[in-house]
Amino acid sequence: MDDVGDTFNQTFKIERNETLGRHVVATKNLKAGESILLEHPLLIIASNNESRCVNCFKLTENHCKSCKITPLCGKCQQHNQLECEKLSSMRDLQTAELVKYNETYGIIKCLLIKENAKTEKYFEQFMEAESHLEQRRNTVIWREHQRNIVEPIIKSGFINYLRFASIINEDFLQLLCALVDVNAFEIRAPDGHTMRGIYLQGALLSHDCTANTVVSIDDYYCMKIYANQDIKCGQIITNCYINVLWGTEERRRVLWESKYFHCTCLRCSDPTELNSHISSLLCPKCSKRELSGYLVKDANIGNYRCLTCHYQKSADEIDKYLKMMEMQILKVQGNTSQLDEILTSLIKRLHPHHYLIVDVKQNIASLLRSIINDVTLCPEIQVYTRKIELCQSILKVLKHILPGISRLKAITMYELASTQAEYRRLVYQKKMIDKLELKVSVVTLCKKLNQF
Ligand SMILES: C[S@@+](CC[C@H](N)C(=O)[O-])C[C@H]1O[C@@H](n2cnc3c(N)ncnc32)[C@H](O)[C@@H]1O
Repeated sequence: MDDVGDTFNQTFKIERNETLGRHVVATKNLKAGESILLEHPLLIIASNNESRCVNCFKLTENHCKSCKITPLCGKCQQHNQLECEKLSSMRDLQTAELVKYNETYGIIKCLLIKENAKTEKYFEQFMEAESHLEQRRNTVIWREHQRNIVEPIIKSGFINYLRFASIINEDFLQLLCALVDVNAFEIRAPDGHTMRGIYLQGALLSHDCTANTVVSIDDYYCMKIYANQDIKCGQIITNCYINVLWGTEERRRVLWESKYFHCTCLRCSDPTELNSHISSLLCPKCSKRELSGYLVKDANIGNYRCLTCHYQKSADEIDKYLKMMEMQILKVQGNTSQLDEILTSLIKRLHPHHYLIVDVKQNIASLLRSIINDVTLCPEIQVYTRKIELCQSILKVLKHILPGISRLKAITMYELASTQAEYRRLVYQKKMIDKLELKVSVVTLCKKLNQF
């Protein structure tokens, strides 16, 4: 943590405007795949009220034997010595109050970063980030943090031991909670659950639903940001804060509720979502006349409207239907035949690229993967061809919403290519093709992969 920022110098500069606040602009032409930033986290915080060892990040109920506050699993013996000594020196600290509320530890850790003269500068940088404190005042999240973080910290007496105790009050602690909520990146814990990481420079990137970077975080929690397409000098460098496979309604709702802004990017402003039609429905009027029109949400009239015949359908009715189908999908997630039934019914009403259809296809593809990977099952050829078909149709949607290099596209392409290779091996084994045909099909497969 002594050296958190490892910027690839001269790739970007920080600018500020009314809409985005601080944001990042390229200071030179960047090529697709080029690294923009390499950064270590200032802080990693457990999520979902979990308690995680500060060394290995495994779930633990144990705490450091010396300071009694820092979560430390039985196997890990030590943590930051300065912090341990500082906490241990707090004679009348009500440790039970802090240990009872797991979420207090992340904020205690922030305050310890300020307390340490060596790391204080990072805390000051963190304080410059956007918090939306006033928008959060007295909201549900504010009250939750008040109960689970702010009050226990104050009650424990922790603040009295800090050299800057005089500036800390309830609002200051709420500010720290808000800074974490608005700026943290979701990262993966060793058990696959989520945790939150604070990356001071990475957090400067503004959001775009079709971002021009990819963010990857390695096993040591080092963040690497690289260009997913060519970026011109002067262009804003963006990151996508949310799941690209959500429709516009959901993306905008989550961004508003968690990051407090209305996204107006190209994808959000286009009812066809960059021609992906990921939120479009089949028009019941047009399809009867074999015109194949699509219903898209018309922000001005608040209804869904057909792009071909202008037939309108109430947004309420459609939203209720989509919610209901979403619940049904959740209920049958591990069952291929029930998912297939849902898919058949969705196909009759939704655009083939609709996010619910993609979701069901991803679910089925993942179940088929488990069957293919289980050597004891000896799956039929149809299992392979089905999975290939599913991956190909998912890729078609991804090409619209993820134009550059992307992890999701790469994973789907890997799934496709490995299944195609396995499929060819199987048909060769069954003597359905000869050596020459096998060779030709492998060459064709490589060519097709290069087209993506
Ligand atoms: C992770 S921070 C990004 C850095 C921030 N602008 C700053 O000055 O600290 C996220 C916040 O930036 C702003 N922001 C990011 N992307 C935006 C966008 N596309 N439109 C409007 N505001 C955006 C919002 O205030 C959001 O809560």
